Amino acid sequence: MSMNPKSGNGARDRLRIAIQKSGRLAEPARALLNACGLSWRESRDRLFCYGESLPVDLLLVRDDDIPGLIRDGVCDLGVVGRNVLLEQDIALRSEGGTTAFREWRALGFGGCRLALAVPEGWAWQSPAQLGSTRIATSYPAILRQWLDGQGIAAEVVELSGSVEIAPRLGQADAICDLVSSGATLAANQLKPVMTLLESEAVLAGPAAENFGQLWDDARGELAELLLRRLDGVLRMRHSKLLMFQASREAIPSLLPLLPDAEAPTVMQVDGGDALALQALCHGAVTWQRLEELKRAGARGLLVLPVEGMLA
Ligand SMILES: Nc1ncnc2c1ncn2[C@@H]1O[C@H](COP(=O)(O)OP(=O)(O)OP(=O)(O)O)[C@@H](O)[C@H]1O
Ligand SMILES: O=P(O)(O)OC[C@H]1O[C@H](OP(=O)(O)OP(=O)(O)O)[C@H](O)[C@@H]1O
Ligand SMILES: [Mg+2]
Repeated sequence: MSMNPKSGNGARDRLRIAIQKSGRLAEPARALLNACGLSWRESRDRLFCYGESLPVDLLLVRDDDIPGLIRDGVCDLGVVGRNVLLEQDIALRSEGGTTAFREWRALGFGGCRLALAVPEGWAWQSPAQLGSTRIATSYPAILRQWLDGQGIAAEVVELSGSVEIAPRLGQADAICDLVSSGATLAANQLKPVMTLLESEAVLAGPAAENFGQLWDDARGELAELLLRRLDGVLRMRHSKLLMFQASREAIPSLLPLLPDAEAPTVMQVDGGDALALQALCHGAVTWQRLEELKRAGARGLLVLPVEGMLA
């Protein structure tokens, strides 16, 4: 298939997004696209979902296949871990290919890191200790690039899973794998010593400056629309709308408790001295903060979730 999606699959008037069929990123990816106003008619085989609210369809696949589907123009966009995207990008380029895809947005879920870990008994000092060792990993391209950058000659042992057990089985001396809580490392008497990559789920697409360069059919505008909505959702993800009443005199002590709020709206309450305030807070609205506001004179505090914002 062609490397260029513009010529790869011909013109299409529907945008096609690949997400994980099952696994860690499957539900959050759907929920995020849902929050952008997309909905689908489920097909019986559940591998293809036809977009109903907009001409944006979903393809449900293994996450490892997503970069290749984008490169071949089978899919226009995808939701995949940065770790998978980078691994395949480096592997492609090391085979002489050019960069075929890029990260269009970081999505704020699926956080983890790709870390080097060694047996707990090792007295770790520096990466130079890895010289002449065998390192087991499912990310051989990222690891190889890092080792080369450090000038370390180590053997990379590629495994597709259960990497943490390799040192105990005598297959490797150290490992390089994804870590989130660290529980798997600890259970295998390993300790993390270096982070090679901070990862999270990303919106991946073909490498280009803008969507207009990629598609001259309806997909360009659909992708722009989706990105605008996505930015609104991501921006508002941790935001809350705070509403309360207070007397006019309490305002100077209340405002310093709202440093992360966009200019609060202040309204006169009919027939009294009280004011009603409405503030969009971008930081965490904790119980402690609500209690402080109450002590400073806020009454009838209401915290409301914000689903999106169009600036
Ligand atoms: N603790 C974790 N371990 C592994 N991946 C994690 C973790 N936390 C977040 N992730 C992210 O979730 C992505 C998908 O993880 P998952 O375990 O579902 O993949 P998988 O088993 O390769 O799934 P598939 O069946 O689609 O191939 C990872 O590539 C990574 O970006
Ligand atoms: O730091 P932790 O929270 O323990 O998470 C890290 C572990 O999670 C993943 O494995 P997963 O459970 O997906 O198993 P698999 O990769 O073998 O399918 C990853 O490959 C690590 O082994
Ligand atoms: Mg996978």
